[in-house]
Amino acid sequence: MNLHIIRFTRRTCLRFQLCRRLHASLLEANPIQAYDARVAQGRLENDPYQRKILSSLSQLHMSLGHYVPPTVATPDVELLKPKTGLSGYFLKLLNREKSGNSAGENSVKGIYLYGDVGCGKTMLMDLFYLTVPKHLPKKRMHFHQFMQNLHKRSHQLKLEHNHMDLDVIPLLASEIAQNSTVLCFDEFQVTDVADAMLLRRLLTLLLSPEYGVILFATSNRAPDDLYLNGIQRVLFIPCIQLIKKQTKVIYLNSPTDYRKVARPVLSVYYCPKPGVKYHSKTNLAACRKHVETWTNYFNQGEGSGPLVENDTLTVWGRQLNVPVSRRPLVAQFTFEELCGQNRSAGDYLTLASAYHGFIIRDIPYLSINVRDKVRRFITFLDAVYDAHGCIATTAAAQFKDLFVEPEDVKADNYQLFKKQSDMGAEETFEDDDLVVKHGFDKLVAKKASMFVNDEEKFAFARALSRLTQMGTTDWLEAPRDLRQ
Ligand SMILES: Nc1ncnc2c1ncn2[C@@H]1O[C@H](COP(=O)(O)OP(=O)(O)OP(=O)(O)O)[C@@H](O)[C@H]1O
Repeated sequence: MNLHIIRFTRRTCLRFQLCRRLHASLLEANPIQAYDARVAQGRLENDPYQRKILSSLSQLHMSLGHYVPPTVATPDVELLKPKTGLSGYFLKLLNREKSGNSAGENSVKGIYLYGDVGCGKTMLMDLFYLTVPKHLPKKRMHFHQFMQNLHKRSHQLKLEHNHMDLDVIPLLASEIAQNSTVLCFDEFQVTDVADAMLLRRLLTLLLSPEYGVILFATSNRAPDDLYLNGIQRVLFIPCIQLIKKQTKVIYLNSPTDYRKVARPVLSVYYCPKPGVKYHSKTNLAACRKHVETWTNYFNQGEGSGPLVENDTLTVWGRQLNVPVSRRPLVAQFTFEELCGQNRSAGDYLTLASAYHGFIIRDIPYLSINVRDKVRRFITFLDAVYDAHGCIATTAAAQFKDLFVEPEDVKADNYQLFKKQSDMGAEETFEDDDLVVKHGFDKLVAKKASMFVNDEEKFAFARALSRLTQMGTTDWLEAPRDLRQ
């Protein structure tokens, strides 16, 4: 194993230097040239579907070359205090919305890129982001993270101005526009009504000519499918129309899920061999060895040292306990410690930014009965994936077999009574959206059916696809800043 580690470290170093050089050269290029460079380096395959989209990216790059963003003033706080229910500032804005946005449109339209999982949307957005002309301030964020920051800042602003009813959205919009003319969101999605209403107002301001922000978003959904079946969706429709008006909507219809393309898989996910009981001495010893091996692997390089017990992180003023860790390299949790309690997306985002490697121990069989834990695990995985973090796990079974019917799980949650009885039942999932629209296996669609909500079903299927990618040598070896 030691040799293995040394080989990884050297290769990682070389690749890191190569990436730095590539990064520097891409700053001057347009997205087509940047793509060509990566193909020539052997880092990307030449994908004809992605190529078709590159010309739109390069057109936007060219328009941005001449773009002079407006000077954005900070709104007068007095105007944002509610006198008539809605702030005067926002009333003006609503009138503009009603009158069909007569105040004009932004001369440069952004891009809304949507398509199936793993087909390269994020990669294309990152290429574009690297090539944004230098005179324009830019920001690239995961959408979850953006919404978290928004809620946090909104709370701070109310405290700062000592007015809890202050209409903070114009202030938020001015801060965003002053700091970033080009705003890139990875995985744009809207799942709850509060976010939907906030976004509608915020984007109306940001994408107006007065604020001049250019939006680049990736999503798994077409704009018309955003927040589908959501509460008070009708109020969100103007936001969809606005996105369609202020961005070029592009569908990336590449049939390749690059995460599924065979690559050597490392054994980051451990589970017992068939017939071996999870709590047997042999298996527990093997689990300990696995945890030790991967802890040592992650705990290398700058910052490495002895592990600390019960370190704490602060999330929104609360303390989050990390049972075993070495900052910023590795953190260790049991599944129960990580997902068994009521944790928020903010907790998982904080963890993902504080540590690079995670060891999640003792993942039991999971069923509809512990849907909340599965939800939290998905949120955690999304956060780690987006931060380009790594995970190693010990579990009752391989991820593809871990999600089962509740009646098949024994009381200890680590053994099954029998093999799944309804082997053929996934046939009924032939017409499922996950299969027809997104190309997932019927078995994945069947397992995702533990969720009622479409967005959650999709997030589950995507998490399985991401776990596959996070178990590859490519993922483990890639420098962490590759996606930033
Ligand atoms: N042309 C390509 N050649 C090789 N690898 C690629 C290519 N396009 C994308 N990839 C790789 O495939 C993986 C998935 O791509 P990416 O994350 O961009 O997909 P995505 O469409 O954003 O997926 P999701 O919707 O799940 O977020 C990444 O590791 C990416 O670097």
